[in-house]
Amino acid sequence: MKIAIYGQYYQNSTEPIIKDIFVFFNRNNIEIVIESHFLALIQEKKIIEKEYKTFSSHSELDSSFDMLLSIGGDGTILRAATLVRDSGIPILGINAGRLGFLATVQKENIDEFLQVVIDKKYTLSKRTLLSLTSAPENEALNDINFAMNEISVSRKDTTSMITIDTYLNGEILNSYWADGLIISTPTGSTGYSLSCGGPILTPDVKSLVITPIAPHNLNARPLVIPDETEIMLKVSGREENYLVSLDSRITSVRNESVLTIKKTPFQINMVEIPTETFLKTLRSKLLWGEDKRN
Ligand SMILES: NC(=O)c1ccc[n+]([C@@H]2O[C@H](COP(=O)([O-])OP(=O)(O)OC[C@H]3O[C@@H](n4cnc5c(N)ncnc54)[C@H](O)[C@@H]3O)[C@@H](O)[C@H]2O)c1
Ligand SMILES: Nc1ncnc2c1ncn2[C@@H]1O[C@H](COP(=O)(O)OP(=O)(O)OP(=O)(O)O)[C@@H](O)[C@H]1O
Repeated sequence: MKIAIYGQYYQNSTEPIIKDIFVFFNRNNIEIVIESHFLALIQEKKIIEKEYKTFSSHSELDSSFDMLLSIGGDGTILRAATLVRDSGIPILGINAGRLGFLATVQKENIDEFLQVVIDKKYTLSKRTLLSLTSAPENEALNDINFAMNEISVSRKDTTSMITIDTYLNGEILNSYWADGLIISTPTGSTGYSLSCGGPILTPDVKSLVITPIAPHNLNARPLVIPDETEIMLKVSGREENYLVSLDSRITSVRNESVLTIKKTPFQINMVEIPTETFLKTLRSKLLWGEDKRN
């Protein structure tokens, strides 16, 4: 078995996590390949002495890899998705972060979960992604042109709202007058979209959510649409530019550009451990069922 390891940060809490993982994998003769920046961080702290192979870009993650282990929070998993891209390599998140909604393995019982991995007793949860094209073309969108959580447009350098003309498969839906608009995947439905009043979708649902950010048309509500829909946006406002985000990445786009958002032809495989299901995560991390009165 060959496993890629990726992380973005080093903190004191990283040491026991790294040690647990490396001891477990070395004991079980698993080949480890570490992302070069992350390896430099942990070597600097002298946590590991052995020499390890490294990778530094998505092009080095080929079909010989069985899995990518992401050590961090949700932001780290979103970055990990930009490394595996359309390779199909499953991602398993070890939560060294704060909420870690997408990172299923808690740092307290790493051994137990890694045993499930090497025994191949996990399932894959296929995640829908969104891609964006802009006319005229925007160079910043050429390289990593997909999002696992959401694509959003929002106002830039102003408190003034923007107007977002929105078309679904060529038919006008609405002109939102708002701070912005979020097009969310089922995975992203527990992120930014949820904070703006959007519904939660289970990850396997074949839908997308369109959620306005603070709309001044008070009757505009989050809308669930089929994930085959082609969404077209045209933004206008007082400033010349507005912001477009794809998960944690952001770029500036000129007004009147035409943005087209579609489902990507590939999906990201997230590793799901039988005891750590999406429904359990809703209860444990979004505190469903917690009520001080009972
Ligand atoms: N007001 C908001 O809720 C808000 C605003 C901006 C971005 N976000 C989310 O943050 C993501 C980018 O992450 P970042 O690390 O760069 O920003 P960040 O550091 O501001 O973290 C945002 C928070 O959102 C949580 N989060 C991210 N994806 C999630 C998901 N699918 N389900 C549940 N929680 C999730 C993270 O755990 C983190 O606590 C965006 O894709 C967006 O979904 C949320
Ligand atoms: N490898 C790591 N070791 C220790 N702590 C980490 C590591 N990676 C991330 N963290 C901690 O988690 C925080 C958040 O990490 P990250 O950016 O991956 O997630 P996030 O998007 O903020 O989501 P979350 O709220 O789930 O942590 C970091 O600021 C850091 O405190």
